Amino acid sequence: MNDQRTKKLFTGPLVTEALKMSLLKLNPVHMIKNPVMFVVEIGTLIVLLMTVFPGYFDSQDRTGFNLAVFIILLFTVLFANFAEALAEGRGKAQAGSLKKTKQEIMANKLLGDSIQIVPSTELRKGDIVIVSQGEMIPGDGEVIEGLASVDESAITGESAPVIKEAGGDFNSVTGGTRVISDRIKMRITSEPGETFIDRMIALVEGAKRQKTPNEIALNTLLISLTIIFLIVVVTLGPIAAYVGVNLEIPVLIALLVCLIPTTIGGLLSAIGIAGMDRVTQFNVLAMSGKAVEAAGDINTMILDKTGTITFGNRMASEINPVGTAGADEAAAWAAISSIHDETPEGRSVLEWMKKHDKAYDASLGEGGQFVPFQAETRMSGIDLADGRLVRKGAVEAIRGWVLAQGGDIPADLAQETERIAKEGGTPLAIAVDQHIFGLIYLKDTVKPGMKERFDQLRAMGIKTIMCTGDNPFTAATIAREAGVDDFIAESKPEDKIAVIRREQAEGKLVAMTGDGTNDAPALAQADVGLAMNSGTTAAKEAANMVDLDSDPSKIIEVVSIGKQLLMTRGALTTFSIANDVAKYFAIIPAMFMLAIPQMQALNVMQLGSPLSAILSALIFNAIIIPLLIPLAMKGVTYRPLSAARLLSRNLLIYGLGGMIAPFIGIKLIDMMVHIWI
Ligand SMILES: Nc1ncnc2c1ncn2[C@@H]1O[C@H](COP(=O)(O)OP(=O)(O)OP(=O)(O)O)[C@@H](O)[C@H]1O
Ligand SMILES: [K+]
Ligand SMILES: [Mg+2]
Repeated sequence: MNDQRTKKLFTGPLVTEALKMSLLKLNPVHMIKNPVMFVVEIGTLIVLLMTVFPGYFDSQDRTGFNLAVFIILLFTVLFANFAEALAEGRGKAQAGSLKKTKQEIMANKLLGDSIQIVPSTELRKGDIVIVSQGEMIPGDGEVIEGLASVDESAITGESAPVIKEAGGDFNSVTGGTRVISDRIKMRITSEPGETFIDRMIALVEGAKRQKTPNEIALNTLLISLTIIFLIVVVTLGPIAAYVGVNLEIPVLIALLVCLIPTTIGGLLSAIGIAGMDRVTQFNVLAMSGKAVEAAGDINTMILDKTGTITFGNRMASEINPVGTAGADEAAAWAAISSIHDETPEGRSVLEWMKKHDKAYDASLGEGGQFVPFQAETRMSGIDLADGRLVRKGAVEAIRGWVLAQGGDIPADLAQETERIAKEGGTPLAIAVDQHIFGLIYLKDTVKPGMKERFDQLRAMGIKTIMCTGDNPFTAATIAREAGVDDFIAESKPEDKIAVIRREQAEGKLVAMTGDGTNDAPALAQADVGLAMNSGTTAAKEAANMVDLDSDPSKIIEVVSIGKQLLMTRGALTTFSIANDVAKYFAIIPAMFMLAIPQMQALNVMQLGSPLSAILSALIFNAIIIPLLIPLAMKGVTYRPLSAARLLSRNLLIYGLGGMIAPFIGIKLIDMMVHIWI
């Protein structure tokens, strides 16, 4: 689907379909949703009636002129419909390619000890299925046993396989992707019709598109302007008649259409749809247009350390004794504490043992009670059958646990911990009852290019805060290496929410990226929550955006697109309203010259004739819509600048440009139109 995403703005089939849709959208039931263009449509109908039944309206015989006005008005409406249809069409094309991945898959459902082959559509939440090498994953779910490499290119467009494994933050799998090695047991987590791909299709098809708050506010402004101009124009006729000037209805309608904000009114919906579309092109799924818009206003960004700023596969690289413990003894207890620890950290300890040919008595774990890792306690381990308690975990957590039992802390623990942490590693202490035996050195690397990206964010005026469960030394090292503005160490899940709430209470909009189940509450609390596709189902469900490439720094692109969306809307509104000035100078003098030919002095723009002046203004008003479609769809160019500088820059380009362009445009059109009139 990636080739679909990068396709050009206007392709043959897309344009044909959009042309057809522009006609269908003339249906008043649809038009009324866009009040500005609805007013234009009504005007079009009135002029049509006057053209077809000229005598009935007792107007002068201007059938040719009226016909021309009718045609231009009709095209004005069609152009607006075309813009919207084109934007929608691009979304539908994406949905089409997604639907291809959503085929019927046969699943090996586990029923007790036997396997039953059922179609994927019959799978329900909670069902357990086995997927082996070469098979498609029949639905969204979590790996509960085993490890496999999975080809997710159907949804991410990324061909490199990803490892999915039970436990930890890499256990979620998506229906429609393929297992390319090994075999997993998984639990289905979504009902039919509610899978990730189903939701993606609904989203890109725009089925659930709702107007965003900013869009509603702008719409209200546009409607108010339309009503004001409607009143002005409707009262103008009688007032002019009172002083003996006869203004004709088609001329008044032309005036009205030129004055109401048709440019932005016609492009507004396309701008919104295209904004969502651009996010999708970056392989990010936004669950609502509102989220994309909020991204444009973000002040603060909260990032998880492990897996977000770093690669996140924390691997044991050293196991060292502390105090009086021996090296083998420390390693053995590290291994025993990890026997049932399915997290990448836990498994890496056992791998380290194998790699270094270290032996340990695994039978010690038999009959013991496994204590899974919890972000809350920051420990994991096992309660042995003989009563001994084995733990590994964050050094502070283990210290507290040992002291609570009346144990002693080895003298060299602090120094050794600091060494590991200052190198950016994560130290895990190993303890049995009240004795600390050693330290595991978990290594992780900062993703490349992070510093540049955080610099960009700073230029946009966005503050970055790294939140980690790790100790302050590790946090400080990684924070420095990655170049974040601030960090919070030893944070528990509720601390992340607290930071977000604190920022929000100051009136700031907060974005957060994360992948773990413990990130889910914070992802939900944030204004923009970007979950990694590699993350857990809980994280993806709580977030309002999912990055299919699992690249948390993608939040920068999302923010740029959000800003671009807001700016595009603002720029085109400014342009649309600034346009009015020139149209005043073209149309109002023409109207009065038509009634009182002696008022030739009013013709400041030196237009050919009153009728050609009106038609020229109307033609300019119509063709500016298709001319701006590329800008509406691609968005105005965004540069990381402060809000104030962006505003003044845009006012200059779109405000001044919007005032000057129509003078030139109308003059040029008039020169051509005047040849006939
Ligand atoms: N399997 C494990 N067993 C014991 N302790 C662990 C395990 N995994 C992590 N820890 C400890 O718990 C701390 C918190 O881990 P967690 O993954 O919850 O961090 P976090 O809040 O997600 O932040 P980040 O992922 O950015 O480090 C880690 O810094 C580490 O000290
Ligand atoms: K207009
Ligand atoms: Mg984490």
